[in-house]
Amino acid sequence: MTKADIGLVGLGVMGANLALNIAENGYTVAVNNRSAQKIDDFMIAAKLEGLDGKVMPELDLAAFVRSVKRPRSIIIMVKAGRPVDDMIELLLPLLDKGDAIIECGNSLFSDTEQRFEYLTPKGIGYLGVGVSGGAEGARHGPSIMVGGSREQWENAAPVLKAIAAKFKGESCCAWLGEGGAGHFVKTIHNGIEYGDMQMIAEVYGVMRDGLGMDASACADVFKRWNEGPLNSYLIEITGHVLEAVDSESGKPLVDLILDKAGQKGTGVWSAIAAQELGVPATAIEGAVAARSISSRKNERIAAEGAYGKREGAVDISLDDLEKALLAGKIVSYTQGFSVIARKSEEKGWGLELATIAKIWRAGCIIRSRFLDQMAGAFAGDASTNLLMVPDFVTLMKDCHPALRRVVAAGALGELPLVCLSSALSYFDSYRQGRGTANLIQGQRDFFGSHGFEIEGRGADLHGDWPATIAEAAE
Ligand SMILES: NC(=O)C1=CN([C@@H]2O[C@H](COP(=O)(O)OP(=O)(O)OC[C@H]3O[C@@H](n4cnc5c(N)ncnc54)[C@H](OP(=O)(O)O)[C@@H]3O)[C@@H](O)[C@H]2O)C=CC1
Ligand SMILES: O=C(CO)[C@H](O)[C@H](O)COP(=O)(O)O
Repeated sequence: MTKADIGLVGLGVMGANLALNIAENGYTVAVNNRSAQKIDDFMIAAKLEGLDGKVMPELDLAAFVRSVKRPRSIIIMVKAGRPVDDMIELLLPLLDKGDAIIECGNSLFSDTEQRFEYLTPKGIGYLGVGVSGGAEGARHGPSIMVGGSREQWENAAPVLKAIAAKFKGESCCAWLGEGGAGHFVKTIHNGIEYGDMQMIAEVYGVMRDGLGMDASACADVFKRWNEGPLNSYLIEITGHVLEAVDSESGKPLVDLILDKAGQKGTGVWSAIAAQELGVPATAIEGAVAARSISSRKNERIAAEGAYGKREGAVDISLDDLEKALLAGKIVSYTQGFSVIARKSEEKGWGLELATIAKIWRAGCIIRSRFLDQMAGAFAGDASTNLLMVPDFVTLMKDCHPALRRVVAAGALGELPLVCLSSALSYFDSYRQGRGTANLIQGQRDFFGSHGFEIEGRGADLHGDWPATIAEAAE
């Protein structure tokens, strides 16, 4: 019997599309799914696309594994977390030494590292791979962030590079580093995605509630912006989401969708990673917090009752909103890349920021014109903080006054701008040669003898503070 070049288990949104993508690229792919219905649905889709000759469906997991060429490469594309571990346990007795698992879900990087440690002594290779691009990307070319051993990467590279998106002919798939590097980078990609989406939503809020624009007028603005420096997948789909009309009511669909954002974990993981590393990532943190606030709909309604409903127009131009979004994005990407750089130092991954920016230029959810500029900036100096790259200094100088006006208008107009205002505060803190932490150091020393530094006099100095508050008050 002919054997498949590769196996894929998990025919959900991503797995089914990845399998079709693999088949379209000339590889024979064996497929399996826990529930039979998804296999049937998948085969109908494969037939419709004329790809059924390249796919081998197997409901029985053992038969599925046997149908793949040895040494086997098995892609797991199931729900992240426990299902991945369960699937590994099911596969383990069916695999032979030298076979490899390529796990492509949104896994926590430390889980990936544990799975790697668990499988390596058993002679099973393991790659932790971040895939971005949603259903369309998975089908026609996602961005693929690979972590794990170089040897395993070399085995998997031909298929992964072939199915990835291409930017000017270059594959948007790269081996980034050992262990959990691929999944860590994918996590921060998603954190940046959260920031982009939240800042877009905040700007939409200013248009809707502060400028009185309807969904269709907002859609036109996003479409126009997509022709300029903000050109990106998320700006493009925002235009489409805003112009969609609900067929039942004839109203803009966006006006009917409940204002509660879901989240599956990668944004929170990004914020935790940033905090643990001591790298400020206020835009990502703000975006995660904003989703959490959004989910508390009943509390928000009650608070609106207590404080009164905001109303009235704000005085801000669409040009300022466009530039504010650009400035916020620059800050957010600066923070995201700084988190990646710091984690790479800690783990000794040797991550190349230019490579990461390059493989995000096409296929993934955060793809944008802007990333090509960033790839260029990082190629010039791997340790660069984007806010200090001359091209970005020029851009920020041009855009931050607009961000300031938008945040000020939002504050006075009672419009929430959690992410944009966090980005602005970060920028203002970052560029402030003399900050206010001297006072914090004084307070810390006052109550806990934690010490402070005075230039020219040394560190770990102490103030001659009164011993008690009562004494201080005398
Ligand atoms: N959707 C997206 O845009 C993206 C998703 N991802 C990530 O890819 C992964 C898959 O996502 P997606 O395709 O959207 O998910 P779906 O919800 O569409 O599909 C989930 C798949 O996981 C399987 N599954 C769930 N639990 C188990 C289990 N315990 N044992 C075996 N199989 C199980 C399901 O099988 P069954 O049919 O039997 O329920 C199904 O095939 C996730 O990690 C997700 O975070 C990554 C990038 C983008
Ligand atoms: O990885 C993705 C895109 O890159 C997924 O779409 C992910 O599910 C998005 O995260 P969340 O569901 O938390 O919004």
